Amino acid sequence: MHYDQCFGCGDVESGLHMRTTVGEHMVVHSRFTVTEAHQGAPGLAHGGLLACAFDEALGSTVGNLLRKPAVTGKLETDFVRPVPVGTTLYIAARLDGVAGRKIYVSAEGRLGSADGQVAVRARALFVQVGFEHFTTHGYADALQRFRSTTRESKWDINP
Ligand SMILES: CCCCCCCC/C=C\CCCCCCCC(=O)SCCNC(=O)CCNC(=O)[C@H](O)C(C)(C)COP(=O)(O)OP(=O)(O)OC[C@H]1O[C@@H](n2cnc3c(N)ncnc32)[C@H](O)[C@@H]1OP(=O)(O)O
Repeated sequence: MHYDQCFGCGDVESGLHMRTTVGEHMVVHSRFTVTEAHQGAPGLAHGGLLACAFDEALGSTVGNLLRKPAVTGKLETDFVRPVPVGTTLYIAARLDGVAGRKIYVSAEGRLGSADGQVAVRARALFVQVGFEHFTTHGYADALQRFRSTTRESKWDINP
């Protein structure tokens, strides 16, 4: 379940335009192509944008595999190789465990292909929330906005 105005996966012009697929062994695959709009140093991706891409990939993993509303409580990233403009990062994410409302996920991003060199690793704790989280803290009509723009039906399960 998602939202077309989401910076990570929505249709906003300046967004990341990420798409997610659930593959074998419950691994969730996402791709993020670094453009000139994502630069930090000349010709290189900004680390914060990469962290955002992993927040999206990991949040989508929670959404795809558990189908429960949850928000990021903690996100850790290891930047192990620079990611040049024009590179597509292939992100593979996994659900590591669930303890009550706490959901643990991790991912690694590889340069240029699914078996390329690892450039970024990330781990996150998502916390399951009720729908009132969105209506209380976000827009009061958040649920209608989710429903009217969701692209859940476009998610591919085990293609
Ligand atoms: C029709 C509607 C459907 C909606 C469905 C949506 C599905 C989504 C699907 C697809 C997603 C796509 C991708 C999205 C990607 C982007 C996601 C984001 O960017 S989310 C925005 C950024 N994050 C926030 O804004 C959170 C702000 N923080 C909070 O609201 C609260 O702090 C919250 C909810 C995280 C926790 O607050 P508490 O009061 O509910 O719960 P407490 O008791 O504090 O925590 C619960 C447990 O979690 C641990 N915890 C919480 N935060 C922690 C932290 N930072 N580090 C370690 N542990 C933490 C606590 O210690 C506690 O653990 P113990 O149960 O006691 O063992």
